Amino acid sequence: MKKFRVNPNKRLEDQGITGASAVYYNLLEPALVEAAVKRGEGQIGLGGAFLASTGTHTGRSPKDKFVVRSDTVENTIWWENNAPMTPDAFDRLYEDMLAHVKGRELFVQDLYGGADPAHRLDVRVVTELAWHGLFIRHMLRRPDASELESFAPEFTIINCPSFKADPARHGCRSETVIALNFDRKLILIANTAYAGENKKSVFTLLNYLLPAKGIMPMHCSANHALDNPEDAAVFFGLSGTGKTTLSADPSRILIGDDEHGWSDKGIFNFEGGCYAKTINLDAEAEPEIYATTHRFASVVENMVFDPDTLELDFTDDSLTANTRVAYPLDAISNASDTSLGGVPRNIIMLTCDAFGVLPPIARLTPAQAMYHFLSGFTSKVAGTEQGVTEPQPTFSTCFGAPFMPRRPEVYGKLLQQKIAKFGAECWLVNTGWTGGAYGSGSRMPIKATRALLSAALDGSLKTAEFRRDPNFGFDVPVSVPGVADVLLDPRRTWEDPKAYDVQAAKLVAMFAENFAQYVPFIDDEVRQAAIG
Ligand SMILES: Nc1ncnc2c1ncn2[C@@H]1O[C@H](COP(=O)(O)OP(=O)(O)O)[C@@H](O)[C@H]1O
Ligand SMILES: C=C(OP(=O)(O)O)C(=O)O
Ligand SMILES: [Mn+2]
Repeated sequence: MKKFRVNPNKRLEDQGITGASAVYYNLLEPALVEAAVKRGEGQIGLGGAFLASTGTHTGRSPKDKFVVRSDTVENTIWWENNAPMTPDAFDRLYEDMLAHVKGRELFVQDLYGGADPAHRLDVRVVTELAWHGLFIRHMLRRPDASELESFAPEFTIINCPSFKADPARHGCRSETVIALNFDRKLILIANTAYAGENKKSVFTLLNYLLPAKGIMPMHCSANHALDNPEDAAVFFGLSGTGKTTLSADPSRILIGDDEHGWSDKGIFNFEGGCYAKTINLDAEAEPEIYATTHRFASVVENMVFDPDTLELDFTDDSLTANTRVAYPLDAISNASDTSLGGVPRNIIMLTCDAFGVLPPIARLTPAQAMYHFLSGFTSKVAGTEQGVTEPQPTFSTCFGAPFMPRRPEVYGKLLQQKIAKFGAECWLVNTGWTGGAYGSGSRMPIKATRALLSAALDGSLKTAEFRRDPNFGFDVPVSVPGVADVLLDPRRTWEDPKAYDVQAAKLVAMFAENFAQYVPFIDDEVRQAAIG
């Protein structure tokens, strides 16, 4: 007997969305590809991937993201980091978007955010674009047909790229808007077709909801040892620091590449797919990710291709440096089939230091880990945010400030408690510049980063000889097999060591200045670990 692919009591009309010319519920991948092609949203590429381009918005628009300010969230949202919108402005936006979608086709995907059934969020994603439905179906977790019949969405996202917001009427900044309303349990996205907004919206929701349940939400990738899910590692990092690249390690099992939760049972992926950058992707260095760009129904975003041969150009950044491919986790042969792991034995904090000051790896005490987690020093790389065209040093607290609705110390305290309870080893890894700052030095060789991570994760690095870094006070290994000794001492990689000292002193001062905001919220141990 054919099963319904939607809960008959939860059709869009029940949610107040009426007048669409057609509503397609929970189409499978082939039907979504077909619909996207038929609607002229893009075309099929080699191997059956769907090739989409997003026009003016090829990265996230963090400045256009808003949270509706009301009594219920007044004391829980970090307003200095989340732009407020009034409930009335949101309601007008909602009403205008509902009027706009009348007569249009809509695609509905009912999905889970969270691989642990005890902590997952049931989200309904309503999209104007069929390929956005395909994208989010890859990225989140797909209920089976029987689960769909009783699926009750807790939050709904409505994403309508053809709708232009009006700042005067909708209380936003431009025609583009991403508005979160925790009272109405609704997210509205307009005037951007960048697919990443969909997944990062769900992440923002979970970052709000899970701390209330004692779960630490993390902007990190994760993997575990072959044959041992209890030997898990997480890799925190802002966009471009290497979460996706470094978690896809052929000698380990991939749990996920971007968003995870840490409960007392262990870690769980929020998602069911990956969203990898394809710029300069090397088929030999990353064969599995490369293969997904030629896989049926993968979503290839903003890549330039030859119109005659459909050959993808991995080096072409003329649309954006943020070219992407989205695919379900099972496209990767060494991916976990549960998306779960034990409590992390190793916590890696990835930073992309464009100043070329930080060492390629350092061991952190729990207090130092807290200091670096709250600081979140890194560089924004070209492309993932609108307007960023070269590495831009930044302090992005929790290694993901744009996605954190609560105050940083909420996440900091949770992480601190979990590290104290379970005793993870913590490491800071610089995947950014060596031999000088951006412009004179070069990006850290991936091979070296991988060798250092292998040594950290297999436990061999613990017994290495360490030196104390004079600027930051953490311990840095002196020698690691497979890595040139000189690379481990950034000062020696600079042509002019004095220039290194000047740059290091500047960076220390930047850290100290930035950290002042957290001093009232930390304990003595972290205060002692603070530098400067
Ligand atoms: N040492 C390094 N470690 C990790 N990534 C590196 C390194 N050097 C260069 N890269 C490049 O930096 C980018 C990291 O991006 P990605 O793994 O997608 O990061 P994230 O998932 O954190 O956004 C990739 O394009 C990768 O090839
Ligand atoms: C999708 C994103 O994440 P990341 O670059 O970390 O993969 C993003 O920041 O838009
Ligand atoms: Mn990534």
